[in-house]
Amino acid sequence: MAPDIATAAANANANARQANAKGMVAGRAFVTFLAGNGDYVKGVVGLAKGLRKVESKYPLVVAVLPDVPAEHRQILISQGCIVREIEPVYPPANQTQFAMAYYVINYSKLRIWEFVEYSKMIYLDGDIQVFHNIDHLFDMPDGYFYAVMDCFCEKTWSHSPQFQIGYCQQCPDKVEWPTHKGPRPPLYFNAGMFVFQPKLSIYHDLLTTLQLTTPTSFAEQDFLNMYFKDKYRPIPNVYNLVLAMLWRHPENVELDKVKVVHYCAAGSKPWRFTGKEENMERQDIKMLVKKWWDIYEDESLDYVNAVNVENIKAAYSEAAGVAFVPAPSAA
Ligand SMILES: O=c1ccn([C@@H]2O[C@H](COP(=O)(O)OP(=O)(O)O)[C@@H](O)[C@H]2O)c(=O)[nH]1
Ligand SMILES: OC[C@H]1O[C@H](O[C@@H]2[C@@H](O)[C@H](O)[C@@H](O)[C@H](O)[C@@H]2O)[C@H](O)[C@@H](O)[C@H]1O
Ligand SMILES: [Mn+2]
Repeated sequence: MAPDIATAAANANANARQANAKGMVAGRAFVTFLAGNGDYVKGVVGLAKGLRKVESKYPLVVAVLPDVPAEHRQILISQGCIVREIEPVYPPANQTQFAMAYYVINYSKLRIWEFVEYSKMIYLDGDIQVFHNIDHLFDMPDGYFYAVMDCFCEKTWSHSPQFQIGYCQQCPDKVEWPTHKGPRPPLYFNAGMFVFQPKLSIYHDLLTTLQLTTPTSFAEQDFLNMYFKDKYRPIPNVYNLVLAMLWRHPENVELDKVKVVHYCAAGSKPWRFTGKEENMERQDIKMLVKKWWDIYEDESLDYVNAVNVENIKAAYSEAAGVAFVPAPSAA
């Protein structure tokens, strides 16, 4: 049974104190986005547990739209998340057909630039899992927007000139960008994961600029690519494996080195995985989905258990006057 809100909030404060004791740098946090009363909350719980498993020093903030029910918010608080309600952000009214109809809600992600109590944040979609610690990304030089390059080969890109030409930035020499089409398009990132610095002046300029910008297929991802075109710095694919890379650009993937997996291919959301869609029968996909479930179902990673273990270790050390050393069998 999840603890009541007061207990969970007290736990969250204990967690923050503990993190500070671990020497975390103030003002850093991971942040994700949750909308609706559906099953994406499972993705966010999995992400919270994954970050705990890799012993990240930083908390996970969840920006929730008003339609996220109290019960889901309590689940997130009981998993040690910091829940922040945000108002939706809508693009200017337009007849654009988004690649996925629900992408229109993704513009609300832009609210995270208002979280200025944090000096630097790493945004992660709720359908992402972190399998190796990536805290070091917080130490990259300020002033840039870091993210992984996307791939244009899935049919979700069929509307684009890149797709029609057969050009992809993941293999720019395979099919050259035709010079008669003008300059090669700037590098384009996947907006499921990025390192950024919240700032009110940028936040207000983002919202103002959005109202003057015609919406396009990939909604806020296209908008963020346009807005941060000069600040964008690509980081290696290991920090956001867009699953389609496994069958579109296997030469660019070393699965055993991947730190972050993005379950964005059609049919790949682990919490609703059926294995029936195209490419979902692949062994590597099934292995990655199982890895997600292993974390999601690991009760030792639940916040209340994890904090209790930490508290027991601290209490033991205090009482025994020595550092806690697990019994050999438990090592
Ligand atoms: O019903 C929804 C749809 C999306 N999202 C959030 O919006 C993000 C972007 O959507 P999605 O990951 O499905 O897009 P994809 O990366 O698959 O294109 C998700 O990861 C969630 O964090 C959500 O909370 N509820
Ligand atoms: O709202 C637009 C979305 O655009 C991106 O998803 C796409 C993109 O990755 C394509 O390249 C893939 O082909 C496609 O499958 C995938 O859904 C982001 O992951 C998501 O967070 C969100 O910004
Ligand atoms: Mn996603």
